[in-house]
Amino acid sequence: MLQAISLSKQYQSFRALDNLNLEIKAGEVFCLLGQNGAGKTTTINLFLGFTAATSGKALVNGQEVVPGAAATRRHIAYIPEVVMLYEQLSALENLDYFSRLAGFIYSQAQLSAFLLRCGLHEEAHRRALKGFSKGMRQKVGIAIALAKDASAILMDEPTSGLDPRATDEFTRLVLELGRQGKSVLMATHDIFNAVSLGTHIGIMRRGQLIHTLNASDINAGDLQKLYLQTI
Ligand SMILES: Nc1ncnc2c1ncn2[C@@H]1O[C@H](COP(=O)(O)OP(=O)(O)OP(=O)(O)O)[C@@H](O)[C@H]1O
Repeated sequence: MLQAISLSKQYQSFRALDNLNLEIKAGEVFCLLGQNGAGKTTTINLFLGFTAATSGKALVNGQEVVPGAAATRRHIAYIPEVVMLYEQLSALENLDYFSRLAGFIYSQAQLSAFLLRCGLHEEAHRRALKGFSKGMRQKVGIAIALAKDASAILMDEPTSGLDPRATDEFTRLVLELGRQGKSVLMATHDIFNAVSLGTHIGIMRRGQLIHTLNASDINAGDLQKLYLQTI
């Protein structure tokens, strides 16, 4: 579970995140919308412990995030906009390496099974990552998250630049993560995608979370209207 309690981040005189209160339970996919600079990445960075909160708390499974400390990091996986892994290593080698770092040793068959579950075809498993598309890299990134047994997955603009087919595959994969009981927090500009894969949607403006909605209560057209009125 992910929780933000009065979470704020100040850069000199600029308030990048202002008193964020948020809860993402197991099985929930929370899509955070907002213009450039609204505070989405700052929120993700605070949960990852990449930066320290000015006030308030970010909690992972009830434990406060402390920058640099490993306690909450092991429950979390991060899928950035472009998943950067070891380019010379194959998908299997990358997955094996990162699983070992997280304390898990899997057989080749188990590693392959994670990649297949994430939709990476078998012929790609032994290929070096340097030739992978953005969508293929995301599949490896999500396989790493599954292999690490992360209960929370944070994603920053994961669908930007994906073609419609890769976006569709990605959507199915995220829905599956939700069914498996993961808590997913995703920063996105894609309103249509937020409605199709989110269970909850938040709209941010200038560091504040202005609206929180159940995705089942709104369609893409109405969400777009609300978004444009809000920002
Ligand atoms: N290290 C920093 N020092 C000063 N200001 C920062 C720093 N990091 C972020 N900011 C500012 O905080 C604000 C929020 O940035 P953030 O990256 O969270 O926005 P975002 O919603 O993720 O935007 P985008 O959609 O462009 O990724 C921005 O105005 C940004 O310039």
